[in-house]
Amino acid sequence: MKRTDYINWDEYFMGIALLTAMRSKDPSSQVGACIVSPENKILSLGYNGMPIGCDDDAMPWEREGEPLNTKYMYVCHAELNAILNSAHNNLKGARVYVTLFPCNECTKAIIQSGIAEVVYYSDKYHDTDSSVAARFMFQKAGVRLTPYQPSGRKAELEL
Ligand SMILES: Nc1nc(=O)n([C@H]2C[C@H](O)[C@@H](COP(=O)(O)O)O2)cc1CO
Ligand SMILES: [Zn+2]
Repeated sequence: MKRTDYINWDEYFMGIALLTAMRSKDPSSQVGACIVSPENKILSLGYNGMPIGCDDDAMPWEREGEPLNTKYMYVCHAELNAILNSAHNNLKGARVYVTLFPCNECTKAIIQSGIAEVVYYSDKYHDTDSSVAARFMFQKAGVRLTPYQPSGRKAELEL
């Protein structure tokens, strides 16, 4: 008889998004994104980080201060990285599993790439203008927004 305690698709893909986020150098928010085809094949992964060639140790990671000295001017978001990393894949009808609800800028890229559903874990910036604008665009574009329902299952990896 087959095993019955295997992880389901949502746990699997959100788990991979969470593991991918662990690559982030950001001291405050580590974000991961996992794009999946309608056939449940992984098409791309991304996490928030500095652009290629921009030395992590030479870039600012501050949240506050003079804008040019904050990370916000430079960091590439997990969702955008996942979309850009999938240049040779068609994302039409795909789902993206994100550990944090997308910002308005990534929302534009998600919509333009043809992604049809966003499954999100944290929504800690729900009341910001960026999140409000993101929801407005997703709704207009018919992109489904699905809050991830944590299963409570703990996954321990010996790495
Ligand atoms: N959906 C998102 N995906 C992301 O990759 N990010 C990144 C940008 C920053 O590196 C970090 C947010 O930093 P903080 O404001 O929580 O210290 O997460 C942020 C959001 C929030 O909209
Ligand atoms: Zn973003």
